[in-house]
Amino acid sequence: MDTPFKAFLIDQDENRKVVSGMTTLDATNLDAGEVLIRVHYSSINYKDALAATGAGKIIRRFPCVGGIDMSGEVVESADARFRPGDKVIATSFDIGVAHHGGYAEYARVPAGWVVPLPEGLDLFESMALGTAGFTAALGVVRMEDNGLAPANGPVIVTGATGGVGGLAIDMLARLGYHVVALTGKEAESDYLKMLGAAEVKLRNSIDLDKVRPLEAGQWAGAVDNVGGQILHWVLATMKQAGTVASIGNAASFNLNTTVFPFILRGVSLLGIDSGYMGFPTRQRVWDRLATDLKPRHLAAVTRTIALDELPDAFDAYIKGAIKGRTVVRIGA
Ligand SMILES: CCC(=O)SCCNC(=O)CCNC(=O)[C@H](O)C(C)(C)COP(=O)(O)OP(=O)(O)OC[C@H]1O[C@@H](n2cnc3c(N)ncnc32)[C@H](O)[C@@H]1OP(=O)(O)O
Ligand SMILES: NC(=O)c1ccc[n+]([C@@H]2O[C@H](COP(=O)([O-])OP(=O)(O)OC[C@H]3O[C@@H](n4cnc5c(N)ncnc54)[C@H](O)[C@@H]3O)[C@@H](O)[C@H]2O)c1
Repeated sequence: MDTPFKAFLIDQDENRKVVSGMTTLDATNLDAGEVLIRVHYSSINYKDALAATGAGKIIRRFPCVGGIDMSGEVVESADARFRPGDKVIATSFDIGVAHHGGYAEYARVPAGWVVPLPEGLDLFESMALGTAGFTAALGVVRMEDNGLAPANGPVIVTGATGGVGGLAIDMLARLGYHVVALTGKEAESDYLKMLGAAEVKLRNSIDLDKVRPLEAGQWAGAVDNVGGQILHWVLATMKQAGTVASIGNAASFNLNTTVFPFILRGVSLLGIDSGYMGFPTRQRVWDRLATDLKPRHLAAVTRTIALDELPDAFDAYIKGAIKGRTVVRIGA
């Protein structure tokens, strides 16, 4: 690994403003870790866009190669669990936040952050899923563990056209749930139905300023990617013993609500953190992503860009103008 390699680096200027762009690194720039990976693919998540643009306080060590996801082949390993040539996935923990991430041709990471590629997924598919797919699946698994089943009633997915949202719709529909997609993008109704939504509900059909503490109960489950007033409305419209997976903050990180859904309907609000999920659960979720949760429309939700195209790719995420998933082709 003596040759210089391309990377997308996020740094701060002298005024502590976030600056980012393509650069060239070499082996001396790699972070500590037991496993050296030749990265084949990465992906773009909302968090990557917050990090690269500085729109969110994501990076905790400057400079940092962006990209919270990577898949590729092991080049060297000082850990007996991995050998050169093994196909692996590495996401979460400090990757792309406080440890050089997946937007580079090479990355060195601790072995504990690496998951063997499960049978049933290839390296491209694993990044079409990426943290978005892992988190959607984790949300489904956590809701199931809390008693959610298709017979309980409909499941609503907010931020439906995004990466987590679209993949959650696909997974839930595959499992037999009646899925309702909540979106502000009427023009994407056919797309959401193609993914498996039984119904598409438009955000402007809800008067978010006039939500009562409890509204008629409609949903047995909910995957919330947006937070704020929408999460308040979701909580107020849950059925008895309903389960909400709180995943995102695309609209707001605030939550102004009441205790009534919890104490009068027994609603559970589950916090979903993909970042620090330990190995047994991490492996279990990836195994399900490769089997019964594997989205049926993964190719249809995914576009691919080259590493050099990254600098222009993030703004659309910040503007909420993105649909589906973006895979970044690196060394494949
Ligand atoms: C894929 C996962 C996702 O997409 S999650 C969604 C994207 N993430 C975000 O939007 C969060 C962005 N972060 C922020 O806005 C800020 O860091 C927030 C959370 C508001 C805290 O900022 P601030 O009030 O300035 O305080 P701080 O940075 O000193 O942190 C306070 C204590 O909290 C901790 N903290 C911070 N970030 C994380 C994190 N990601 N996971 C776990 N802990 C975190 C800090 O270490 C700090 O704790 P301590 O005081 O050092 O003990
Ligand atoms: N908890 C976790 O571990 C975890 C993991 C992955 C993603 N997330 C979070 O989940 C959310 C979705 O992530 P993603 O990668 O799918 O993002 P994305 O950019 O692909 O999708 C975001 C979705 O939210 C919608 N949206 C944006 N602004 C909105 C607004 N103001 N009101 C309503 N909807 C709005 C967009 O139209 C889009 O449908 C993000 O907030 C992300 O930070 C959390």
